[in-house]
Amino acid sequence: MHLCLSSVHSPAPLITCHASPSVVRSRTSPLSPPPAPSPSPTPTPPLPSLTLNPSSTPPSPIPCALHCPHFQSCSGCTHEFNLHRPAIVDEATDFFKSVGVSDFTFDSCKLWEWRCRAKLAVRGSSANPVIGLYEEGTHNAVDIPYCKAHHPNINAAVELLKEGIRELNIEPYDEDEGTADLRYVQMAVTTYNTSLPASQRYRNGIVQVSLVWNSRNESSPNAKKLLDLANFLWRKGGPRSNAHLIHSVWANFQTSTNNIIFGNRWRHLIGEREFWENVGGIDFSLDPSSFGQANTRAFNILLQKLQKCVPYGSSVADLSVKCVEINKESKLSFEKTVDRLPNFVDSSISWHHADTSKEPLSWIMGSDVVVVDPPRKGLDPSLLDALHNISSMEHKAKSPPESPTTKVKDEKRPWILRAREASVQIRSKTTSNDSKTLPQILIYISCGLESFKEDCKLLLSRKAWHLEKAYGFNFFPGTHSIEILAVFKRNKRVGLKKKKSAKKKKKIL
Ligand SMILES: C[S@@+](CC[C@H](N)C(=O)[O-])C[C@H]1O[C@@H](n2cnc3c(N)ncnc32)[C@H](O)[C@@H]1O
Repeated sequence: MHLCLSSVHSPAPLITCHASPSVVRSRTSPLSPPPAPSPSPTPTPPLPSLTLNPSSTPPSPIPCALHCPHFQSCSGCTHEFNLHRPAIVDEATDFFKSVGVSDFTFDSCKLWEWRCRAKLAVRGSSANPVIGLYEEGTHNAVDIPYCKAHHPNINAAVELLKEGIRELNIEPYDEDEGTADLRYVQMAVTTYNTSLPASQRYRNGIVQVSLVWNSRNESSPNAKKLLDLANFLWRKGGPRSNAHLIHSVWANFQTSTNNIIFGNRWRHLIGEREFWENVGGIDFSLDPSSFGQANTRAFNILLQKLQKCVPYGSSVADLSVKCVEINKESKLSFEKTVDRLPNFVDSSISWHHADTSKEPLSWIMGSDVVVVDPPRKGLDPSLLDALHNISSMEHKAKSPPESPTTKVKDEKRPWILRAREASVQIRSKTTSNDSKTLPQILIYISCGLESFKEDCKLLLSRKAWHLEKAYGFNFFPGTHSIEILAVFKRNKRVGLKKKKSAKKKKKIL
């Protein structure tokens, strides 16, 4: 969960689709992270040795429809029509109306070729590799050439990878036996290329390829094949090739037989080590192991809205940003990102390796604005509990403080001590953090409407907060998921009777 504030410029173009057939053909069970999309407005760059089934790009009589030949088999997209406005937007509109926000808006962006980050299973055989998502409800991987959701260079890099697998006799993973070489691949596109005009950067994005290799490390018997494959990708797709589409190649070593995609060991193999993107008006660095938004264009639009929700004035003039993250690998990316912040950003910025479900108050107190962006399952009950009971903290904060952040010397709890050791404090020009400050604004970013509704009802139930604004964004066209940005403001203190644990309440709601 991140706590952060961002400054944002340069609006991205919005796509609006007006013709919307009433037909809705959707599969019943929406799947996790979603792909989608269709006829691209600009030509797709040539793909390496791909045979295209002509029926995969029919002329489209229905605007905003998916038109994907893989729709029935691939689990990525769950909705074929009305990509610009999935039916869930009506559900969200009704919900927000019921909690007092009648002007919920929904922004769309790219409907096709929006996915800049994909994790794909590698199965089949070395002669006939299959790289794609699972068929719904199974572990059968489905080939998805010309996926309509992927950035075109992800599709091109997948085809190049298949060529390498065939040429070098790489064995795709056998899930039943737990044997062979290549298990998964993660493809992440960076569109950061300041030598190109801004209008050409997206289309010319290049791909960081992370190969999930079935060995403990780089000295295992099949490691030579891994290096050969990395070199093949670089030779055929690197900056000196005809079609420059590869940014870099990494290896992740994973031998576990569970369903977890990545192991803990990463190695940079070839190409640029640093991966930069520009979103929300700032350059940020991203490690292959870190969470990254798949739809960077739509995220940019969300950040523009978010910026407007953070009040300028006393609390923001001395911007204090506290980023809390459970994944310790993201520390380096954080440091690089902060190094590139423009000098006019006068701020105290810190990064903390911590689990916000433990001692959540220590992360909430001392900030005017709290931004939470939890995984799809929603906020951890203990953090929710702390936010929910915030009014009862007010009188404690006013009396001589016993807040967690003030008990620095006496602290004995190992996880807090570990978190402190792992923290980075950067550019503390202004030390504005008053550990007694309680947040006045809570900005909640959510990719799971169901869990958000539960958390929202709980936050509103004790009248510590009210919901002021809510926006929706089309982060996952072709699926039943949208991204929500909700702004809560803290109410003046109310009676503190009837304390009830959020954990218990969450179960009831
Ligand atoms: C949906 S992502 C959002 C990340 C960030 N806001 C962004 O847009 O790139 C959720 C993040 O929360 C982190 N996370 C999950 N559980 C956490 C916890 N208990 N404490 C701290 N961070 C957590 C994950 O590692 C992940 O980076």
